Amino acid sequence: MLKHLKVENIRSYQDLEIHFKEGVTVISGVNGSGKSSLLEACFTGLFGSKTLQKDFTIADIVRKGATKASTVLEFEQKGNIYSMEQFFRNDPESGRASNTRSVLKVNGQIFTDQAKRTYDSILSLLRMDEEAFRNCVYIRQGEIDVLINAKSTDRQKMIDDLLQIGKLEDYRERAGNARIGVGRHQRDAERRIKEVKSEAVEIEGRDPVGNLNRLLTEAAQIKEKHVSVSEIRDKTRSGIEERRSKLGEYEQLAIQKQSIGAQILGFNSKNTELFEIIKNSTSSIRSLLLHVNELKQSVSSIKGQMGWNGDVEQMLAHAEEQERGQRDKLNESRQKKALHEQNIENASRTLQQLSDQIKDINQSIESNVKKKDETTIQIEKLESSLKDRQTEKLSLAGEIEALGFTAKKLSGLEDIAELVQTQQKSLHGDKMKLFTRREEILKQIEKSKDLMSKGKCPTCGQELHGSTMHETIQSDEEHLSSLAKDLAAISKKEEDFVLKMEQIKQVKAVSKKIEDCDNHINSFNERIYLLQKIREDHVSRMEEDAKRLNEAISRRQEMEDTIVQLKDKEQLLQEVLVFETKKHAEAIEKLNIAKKAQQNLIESEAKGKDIENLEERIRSDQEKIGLLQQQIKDSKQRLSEIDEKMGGIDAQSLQDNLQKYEIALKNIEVEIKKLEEQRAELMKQIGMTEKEIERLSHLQNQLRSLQHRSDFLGAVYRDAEELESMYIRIRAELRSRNVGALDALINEIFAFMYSNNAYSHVQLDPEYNLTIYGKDGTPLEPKLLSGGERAIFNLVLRCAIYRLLSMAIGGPAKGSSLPPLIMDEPTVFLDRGHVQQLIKLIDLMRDFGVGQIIIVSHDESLIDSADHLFYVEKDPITNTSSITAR
Ligand SMILES: Nc1ncnc2c1ncn2[C@@H]1O[C@H](COP(=O)(O)OP(=O)(O)OP(=O)(O)O)[C@@H](O)[C@H]1O
Ligand SMILES: [Zn+2]
Repeated sequence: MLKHLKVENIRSYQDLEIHFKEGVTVISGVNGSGKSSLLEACFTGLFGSKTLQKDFTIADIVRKGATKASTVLEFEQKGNIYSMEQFFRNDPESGRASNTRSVLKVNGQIFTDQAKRTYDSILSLLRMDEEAFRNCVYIRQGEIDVLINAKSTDRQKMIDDLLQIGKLEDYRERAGNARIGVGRHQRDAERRIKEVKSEAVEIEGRDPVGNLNRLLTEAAQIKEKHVSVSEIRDKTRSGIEERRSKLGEYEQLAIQKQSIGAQILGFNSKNTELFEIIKNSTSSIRSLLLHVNELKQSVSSIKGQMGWNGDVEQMLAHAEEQERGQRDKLNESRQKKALHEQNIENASRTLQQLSDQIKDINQSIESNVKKKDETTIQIEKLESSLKDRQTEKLSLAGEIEALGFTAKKLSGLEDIAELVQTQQKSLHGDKMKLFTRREEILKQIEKSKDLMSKGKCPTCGQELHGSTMHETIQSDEEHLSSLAKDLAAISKKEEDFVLKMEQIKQVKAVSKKIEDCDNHINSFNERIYLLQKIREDHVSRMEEDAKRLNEAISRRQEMEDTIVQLKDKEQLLQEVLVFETKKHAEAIEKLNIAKKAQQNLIESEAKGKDIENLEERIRSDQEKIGLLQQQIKDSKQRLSEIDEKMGGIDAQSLQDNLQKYEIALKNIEVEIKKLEEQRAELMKQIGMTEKEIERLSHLQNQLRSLQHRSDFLGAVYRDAEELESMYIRIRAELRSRNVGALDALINEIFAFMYSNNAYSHVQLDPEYNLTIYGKDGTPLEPKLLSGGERAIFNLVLRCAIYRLLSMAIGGPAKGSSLPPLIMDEPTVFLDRGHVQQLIKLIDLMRDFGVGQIIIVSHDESLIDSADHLFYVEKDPITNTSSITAR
């Protein structure tokens, strides 16, 4: 029984909570308000995404725009409260959604939260999957005639499943599969037995045991033969060894003999060589003695030449000393001369410097004279300009006096101009006043004249007396002429002032010129003063230069005298130097001769030493010759000993014997090899035969066990066959029982529900084909019925199935034993009368144990007969459904 549904963001619901109760619940509301969505939420709440069909996805169930959704459906079964919670996540942008979590709780405790497990648990709890749920519990909108329209095999499967007969078919299938599997194994075993048997027979046909015995005897014989031949081979080998060692000894002696002979040859050639060397040395000594004599004579002749009686060394030392003294003298006179030359050079340089200096001073004097003259010319020019300006100034002062100003009065010129201007302004004001006054009087006169012509006052109409009016005009005219005089006087004054201003302007211009002249005069005076200073400077420099020039000239004279003296002395020094050079050359000559004598002496001593060495060499070579002759004698002695030994060995016959032995050994070895090959071949054959025997016994073992297996599999096969047929039998039995019962129930309920009078009865045959019979006995297939009739039959069929279920469970009374019945718009095709019958049918179903019936409908009479009523509405603006209990 459904207890409670809580929904968040499913289809048109944002959040919804509804408590279901026992009895008949009707859910009503206008089209599109969210009634079906409520039932679908229950369905999806139970089975999750398995309830989606065709092109419906999870994203379609989740409310548009929502990112997550959930359903919690609580139901009761056999006293336990179960709660199925499904959670969904949705990405509105990508349109991807998924069922992220399914939790099943039992009495508030989490039983499992793993999707596959919750689904399996629901299946085993309800004993139906989503398919069976749709066929039995939940009549979806528009699926009212699903059951009767189904193919008979589908119907059969469905009803079998509901009544749990389907299980038997599963078991039968399992037993059948087992039987087929076992059969396959048994056939395999038989085939193996056949193969093993044929192989064993083949091996036995080759008599492997007899073969093995024969091969073993043969092998023993060959082994014996091998031993005896090996002995002969060993003897032959030692014979060969013996002869080879004798021959080796002989060869060794021959080699020794050869090497001694070679040694003796070597000794002899060395001997000859030594004799030759001695000869050469003797002739060298002779020529050396001749040379020594010559050298000694040369030395004594040099001594005579030098007049020296003593030692040669002392003679050399004396010559060296003489040369050194002479050289010192020469150097001294050279230095003196160099110093003197230096002095002359210095003096000439000084002389040159003085000449340069005189030239410079002369130039300086010349340039100063020139500059002085230039300056004088400039001064003269400036003085003449100055005179011009002064005369100009004088004439300008005259001009000013002519204009009536003195040069002293000029400083107040500005004040005077200002005064004149103010007076001019005030005069102008007076003139303007006089003008207005004249205008007024003129107007007055005109007015008076006008009145006079009219004769009376325009305001009061009084007669005018000509005399007063005349008087007035006359006095006004007098006034006018005096005004004209005043005006003429003012104009005269104004003219005077204009003249005066003109004069002042002229004076100003002239005085500006005078100022310019003064400025020029001042600047000329300044420049003349400066130039005079410069000219003085030039003159004083010229005086200085003249003084310096005199000094330099007297010093140059002095220097020229000094140089003449120095040159005289230089001549003298040159003569001394020539003399000393000659004397030094003589000393060097003598020294060289002395050196030559010394060299000759050293050379003759060295030659004496060479002679001694050569004599020593000759003595040692003679000794070596003696030694060599002794060695030659010894070697000859050893040669004769070896000849004696070699005479005792017959090499030729030894060689012949050795050859014979070697040929024999080769033959023996060939024979041994052959024997070994034969033995190896035999061993191989023995091995193969043993393997064959082994294989045979293995095959016999295998055969025994295969036989056992085949027997066992045969027994299992027969058992499975038996089991399979048993399941078929039981199912057929149960089904025929169900079909009978269902047929009876369908007819019973059909009679109860159907109120027209067209059909007599319904028939359900063992293949679950439904046939409807007319009153006249004509059979009709269900698909030929009208829409309404099909709806009625469907309800009848479902009702019958519920009945049968309730009987299977244990009869009526227990309200909670049967699942609820949920119908979406069942009355669509029904006429009024049949809606009434549906109401009765619902009562009937309640009677036999359907505890909860939930119907979506807007049929008035159904609403009236409801135990509980809900009304669903959808806010058209927010597209959100809500539910209210009535
Ligand atoms: N994923 C969704 N998100 C938002 N709204 C949805 C979604 N799917 C469907 N709807 C809306 O849910 C509304 C309710 O549909 P439902 O089928 O429940 O109506 P109903 O009350 O059964 O109407 P009828 O009487 O016509 O069968 C629809 O009008 C539709 O606009
Ligand atoms: Zn008047």
